[in-house]
Amino acid sequence: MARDNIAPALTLDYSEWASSDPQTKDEFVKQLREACSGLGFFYLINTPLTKKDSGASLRDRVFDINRRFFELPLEVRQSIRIDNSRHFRGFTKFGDERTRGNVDHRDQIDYGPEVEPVPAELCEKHPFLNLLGPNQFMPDSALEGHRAVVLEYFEACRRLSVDLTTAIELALLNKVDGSLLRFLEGQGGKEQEMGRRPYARMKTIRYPMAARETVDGIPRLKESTQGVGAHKDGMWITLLCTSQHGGLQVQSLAGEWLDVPPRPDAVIVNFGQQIERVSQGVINAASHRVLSTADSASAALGDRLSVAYFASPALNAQIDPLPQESLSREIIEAWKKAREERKRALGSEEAISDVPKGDLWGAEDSAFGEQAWRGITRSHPNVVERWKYALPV
Ligand SMILES: O=C(O)CCC(=O)C(=O)O
Ligand SMILES: [Fe+2]
Repeated sequence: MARDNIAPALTLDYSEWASSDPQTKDEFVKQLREACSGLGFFYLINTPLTKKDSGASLRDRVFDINRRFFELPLEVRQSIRIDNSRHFRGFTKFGDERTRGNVDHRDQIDYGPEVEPVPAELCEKHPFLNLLGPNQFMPDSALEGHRAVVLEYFEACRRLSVDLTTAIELALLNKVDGSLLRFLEGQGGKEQEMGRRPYARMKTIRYPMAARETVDGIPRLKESTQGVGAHKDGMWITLLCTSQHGGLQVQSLAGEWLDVPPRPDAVIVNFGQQIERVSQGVINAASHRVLSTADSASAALGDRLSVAYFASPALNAQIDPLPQESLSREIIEAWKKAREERKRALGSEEAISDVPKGDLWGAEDSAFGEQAWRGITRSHPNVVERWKYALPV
């Protein structure tokens, strides 16, 4: 594939942010500011996920779980099917997921924070609080380490996303006062009504090779190359690790699809729609997709695997845009420059995207949970039906 089909992306070094030297830290923040003004994603190296202390990294271990899960027979995997769970956790089989009405050629397990369910009286008032509760894991006898490794990876991602949010605050704002972190931790918003309800989602995903005619006995749509269709992540920031397959693409502001090459040493960080909203659009949520094509390079590698952790605002948070005067001069300048360049190149200030702007932005004065509920009930109608949830209006 031609070199100029590769998406421009910065590589940031997390060890600079973790450094005790203020100048090194500052350098990281400067680069992050630049990344915030780009297409909406960057590579991050030297994180706790990829560190190899003694043998396999946490990323390697979670990929091993992902691979071994999909080696189990379908009926064994179905023992943790997602519609067993009123909290929308568990396995979705091949062909059961859609993006904008079209079938995604992938299957996956969904996870969230491992917590007690919220009392029924509160869930009756705010159905989205049903999103909180326990996960489904395979017993160790069927998939050794499933629970332990996934929970360890989930927690490492949670910490990393909190830490990155502090760095984003420095990159974005005049003054660092925890005003971004409060969205994740649930201070303020609808805290009085429902308490602080921190949240996140994670998926361990498989994209079966496109050369296969059926997966688990379910036919592939021959004419479709949709691994996952064009979308912007609905939450805060996403930490994505992929196997060595191509297929991930991001859309340029001119609407062109560009490749995001896999990197075993890096985590891909995507900005989501809620941080886009909070930053008044200064940060662009990356419009992206995964192609599942039958090229020979991919076929030699077998099924594509990925693990995505979606850091999220708390369910009780209210996603109000920050006042413009709180944004730093540097970030506004960088944003204006990008806008001018776009105007020169495209004759328009608006980015061209296959995903409508504000796809998952909430109404004013609503809790973020309303949006999370809208998104998830749309993706998993089988869970809605099984648990007789009323669909949001
Ligand atoms: O699997 C990937 O590389 C990307 C997955 C993704 O974009 C998503 O699940 O939101
Ligand atoms: Fe995504």
